[in-house]
Amino acid sequence: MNALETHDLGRRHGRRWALREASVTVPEGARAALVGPNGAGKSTLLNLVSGLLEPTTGRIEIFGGPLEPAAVAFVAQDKPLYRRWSVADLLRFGAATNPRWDGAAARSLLAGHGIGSRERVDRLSGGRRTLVALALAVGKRAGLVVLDEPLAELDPLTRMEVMSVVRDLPATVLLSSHILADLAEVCDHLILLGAGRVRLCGGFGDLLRDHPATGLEDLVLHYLRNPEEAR
Ligand SMILES: Nc1ncnc2c1ncn2[C@@H]1O[C@H](COP(=O)(O)OP(=O)(O)OP(=O)(O)O)[C@@H](O)[C@H]1O
Repeated sequence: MNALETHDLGRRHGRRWALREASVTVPEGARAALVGPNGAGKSTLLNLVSGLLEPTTGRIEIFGGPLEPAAVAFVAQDKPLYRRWSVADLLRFGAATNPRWDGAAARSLLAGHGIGSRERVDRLSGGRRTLVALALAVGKRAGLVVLDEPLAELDPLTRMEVMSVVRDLPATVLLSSHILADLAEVCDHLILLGAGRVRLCGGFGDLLRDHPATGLEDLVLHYLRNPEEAR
């Protein structure tokens, strides 16, 4: 089954299309990398899939059904957790607002990374705030976890820490980033956007079989330089 399917999805702001005729699939269990130049429409696609934006055209299916907020956890680019709250406050909030809440799994992820429940969220580094957001996604038992540039502004070791959590999440993952080397380590599926349109979508293995590229970075750079070759 596919965790995500979009059909001719589009979003217009005024007269300008941020995303147009976007049909993508992400199989259940995939680690899907969403890449593309600045302004390509990545955040727009992620916000639509998370239900934070209404589509202008098209539709979204999550695990074969309509978009269901409980099935999707969104980790936004600016990680807008309630900053004055402690980690324990966030866990209580998660328990109160999610009927399927798994507090033990969330606490175990936090403990594994040395994040105490008394710590205040606004005093955590960006990387640790991302880990807290991922722990909340695990607690929510979301089937699809969507991350908008989780690696931006993180140092290399923290990026590795975040990506190792992403690799092990018990969910399908869709994440955007410009850091292709980190994506190549963990991801197995690629969605490439350019100028608001889907240029490529598929499993790495299939995409690389059809192309002489040596890896994800090579493949993405090729299509960014030669957009007319993509569909
Ligand atoms: N609320 C909005 N109003 C008007 N235009 C918007 C709005 N949101 C996005 N856009 C435009 O839609 C296009 C796609 O934006 P989006 O943020 O989805 O791109 P992106 O691929 O995430 O870019 P980046 O890598 O820089 O974060 C851009 O041209 C952007 O200026």
